Amino acid sequence: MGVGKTTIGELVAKKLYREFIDIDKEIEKEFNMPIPEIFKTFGEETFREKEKEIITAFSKKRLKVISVGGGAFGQEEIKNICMTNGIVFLLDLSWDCWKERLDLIIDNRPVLQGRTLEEIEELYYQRQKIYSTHNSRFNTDNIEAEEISDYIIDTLKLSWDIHEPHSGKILEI
Ligand SMILES: Nc1ncnc2c1ncn2[C@@H]1O[C@H](COP(=O)(O)OP(=O)(O)OP(=O)(O)O)[C@@H](O)[C@H]1O
Ligand SMILES: O=C(O)C1=C[C@@H](O)[C@@H](O)[C@H](O)C1
Ligand SMILES: [Mg+2]
Repeated sequence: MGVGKTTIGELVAKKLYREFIDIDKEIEKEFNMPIPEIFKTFGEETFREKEKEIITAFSKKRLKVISVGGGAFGQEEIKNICMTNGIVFLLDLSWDCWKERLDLIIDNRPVLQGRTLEEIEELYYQRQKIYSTHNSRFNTDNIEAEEISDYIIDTLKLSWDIHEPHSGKILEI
């Protein structure tokens, strides 16, 4: 959560001339309200159902860069859908770097609200398990978003050259 998926996903999409989809923004459009309000009005369970529904729908579309929400991989079905239909990049950030970012993100992340720093740290480590499924991982500690987006593109191009030279298939993300 708050690692930079939206920021970096948008950069990757722009550089690859692909459409960028932010699942949180799509959920907000459906409910016509910001995420903290969705949590307050309908509860987290309803948010998670909608999250699954929207990711399932978008996963069937090709040639897109999709940023999912920080808790999406908590649902096994979402994990499977993403791994089957896409190439999944995990953006990682150490606890020491992430805790420095909390002030910046807490207002829009209801999952963090009302918790002590110790509880947030516990959540951070619990979540490591749900993020262990992916195709490629980047540690983003002290690295600019631009640079991370370039790494991702380089990885995609490398994989494209190795697996499907000249097919363009790797861009089906
Ligand atoms: N590489 C980076 N270095 C420093 N700050 C960053 C970096 N990437 C993103 N940020 C900042 O961190 C905050 C969270 O970024 P962003 O919204 O992209 O995260 P996210 O992973 O999409 O979050 P969520 O899980 O809630 O969807 C933003 O204020 C953004 O500017
Ligand atoms: O990590 C989480 O559980 C969340 C992250 C955000 O992207 C949003 O999807 C929402 O605030 C929940
Ligand atoms: Mg985001």
